[in-house]
Amino acid sequence: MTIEDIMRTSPVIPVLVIEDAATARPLAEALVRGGLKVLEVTLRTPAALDAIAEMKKVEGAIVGAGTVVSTQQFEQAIAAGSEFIVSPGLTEQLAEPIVNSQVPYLPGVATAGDIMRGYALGLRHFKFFPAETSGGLKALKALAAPFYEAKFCPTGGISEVTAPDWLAFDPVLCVGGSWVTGGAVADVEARAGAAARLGR
Ligand SMILES: O=C(O)C(=O)C[C@H](O)[C@H](O)COP(=O)(O)O
Repeated sequence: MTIEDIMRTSPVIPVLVIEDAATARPLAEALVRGGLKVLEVTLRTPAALDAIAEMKKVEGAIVGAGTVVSTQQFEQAIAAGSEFIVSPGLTEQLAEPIVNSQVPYLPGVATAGDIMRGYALGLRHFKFFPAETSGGLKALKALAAPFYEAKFCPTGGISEVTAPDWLAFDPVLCVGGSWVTGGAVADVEARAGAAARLGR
């Protein structure tokens, strides 16, 4: 799968912070049942790598690592079975080995300079982060005009209320957010279902 295939799989990528790896598999099952197959597990907790390995056991799940900020984390994420890599920003130091590995990669950008550094590495798919505080949809529209080949997954401050506006902008293939798993665990499948229908 390419990063574009992954971004086109569902309109919302749930951004997950897993404190206990034992909760990972049932959570992934609920998200996939609801219709969200692409799952981003942030490497912000000690349980994250084990959570990725657990979620990979769920049929249909496409599991990636988020908050990857070092080559060491990239290597650990791949060893745990990550199928794609997301980072909050873009540096040559981290992006080069990931691009060379051909693992689907979604680096964060917030400025024209960020996107230009990504272009120089052959990248055309970016996370727009942090989306709302970087100027929101208005800022992304202005940025996307010169970079007409670029595709985006805005993340940061997006909710089920604002997601449809982002998804209506053509270069936006999907959005990321933590709202799907923000409430009660029992509600995750229904929230995922509602998220999966956004932009359709
Ligand atoms: O760690 C990363 O690399 C991130 O993706 C940052 C945050 O997890 C997202 O910004 C989620 O943002 P909210 O939906 O606003 O909670």
